[in-house]
Amino acid sequence: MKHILVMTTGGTIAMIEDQETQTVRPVANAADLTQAVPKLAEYARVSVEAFSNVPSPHLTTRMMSELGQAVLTRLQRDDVDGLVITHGTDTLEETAYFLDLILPPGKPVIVTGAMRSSNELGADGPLNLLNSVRTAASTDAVGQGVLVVFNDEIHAARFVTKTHTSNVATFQSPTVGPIGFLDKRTVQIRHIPKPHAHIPVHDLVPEVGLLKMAVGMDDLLINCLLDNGAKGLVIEALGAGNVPPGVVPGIKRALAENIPVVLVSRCYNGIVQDVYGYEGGGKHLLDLGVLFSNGLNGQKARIKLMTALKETHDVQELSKYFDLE
Ligand SMILES: NC(=O)C[C@H](N)C(=O)O
Repeated sequence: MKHILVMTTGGTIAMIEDQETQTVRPVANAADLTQAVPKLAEYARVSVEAFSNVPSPHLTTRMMSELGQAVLTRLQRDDVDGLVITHGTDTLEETAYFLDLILPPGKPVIVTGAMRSSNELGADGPLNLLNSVRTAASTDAVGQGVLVVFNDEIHAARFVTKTHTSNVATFQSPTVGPIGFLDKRTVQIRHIPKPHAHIPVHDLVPEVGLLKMAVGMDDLLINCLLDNGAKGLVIEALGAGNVPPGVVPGIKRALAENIPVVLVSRCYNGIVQDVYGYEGGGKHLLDLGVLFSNGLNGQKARIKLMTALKETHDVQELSKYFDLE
C-alpha cells in the first residue's frame, strides 16, 4: 500500500461553524481531518503533518516558500509516495501553482480544500480529502505536475481557478477544462498536461503588483507601485490584451526602469495576443517589450513573475518562462 502524507495548512476544511454567531472559525487540531475519514485506509497508508492552521487570506509569500521547501524535503523521502496539501480555497490556486513551478516532476502532489466547514450540512472536505488521497495513490498521477482535486474533478494547477464564492463546484479550469475526474470506483486522468516551466527556486520576490484595467484608467496606480519599489508588474488587460492609452506612459516608464511588465486578460476565458495595433493595443504593448502570459490568469502570472524574478531580472530571459505555461 502506498504511503501518502497529508500536510494541513488551514482553510475552511479545518474550520467549524459556530452555531451561535453563524461565523466560521479554525478548529484547534487540524490533524482531526484525517481521523474523520476512516475510509482513507482503504486506499493508502496515510500520515498527517500540520504545517500551519491559517485561513488562506492570511498566507504570506514567506509561508508559501516555507511550504514549498517542506514539501520538497518530504517528497525526497523514500517512504513517501505522494503528498496531499489541505488549504483554504481563497488562495489555493496560487499555492498550487507556486508548487507546480518549483517542484521537480515526479511523485503526485495534490492540493485540496473545502467550501463548507466540517460541521456544516453537506460538508465537502471529507470527500475532497478522500479523492485527493486516491489521486495521490494513483500511478496515473505520477509526473503530471501539481494537481487540484475538488468536487470529483482533477485539475492542473496552472489553469484551475476559484470561480464561485460559495458553490462546492467552485474550482474550474477556464478554456481547457479539468484533466480528469473520480467516480466511486476509479481515478481517471484523461488529458496529460503539456510540459511547463520549472523554476527550481526556494522563494519568491514579493514586490510584484497586480493591476486590473477598467475603462478610462490612467497610469496613476502604476506610478504609485513604481515609486514604492515594485520589481515587477502584472497587468490584467481588457479583452485580448489592450489597455486605455492613459496607462501606456506608466508601462513605458516601468520598462525604461527595467521593471518587467506581464500582460494577462481580465476575461475569464482565452489568452492575450498581439491583435490590436492601436495605442495601448496588444501589438503596441508587445512592441514596447511587454511579456504575454500564455493563458495564465492574473494571480498565477504574478506568482510566476515573483518566482522567475528569483532567477533573473533580464526581460529577454524572463520571456522564456512565459513562453511555457
Ligand atoms: N473555503 C475556504 O477555504 C475559504 C477560506 N476563507 C480560506 O481560504 O481559508
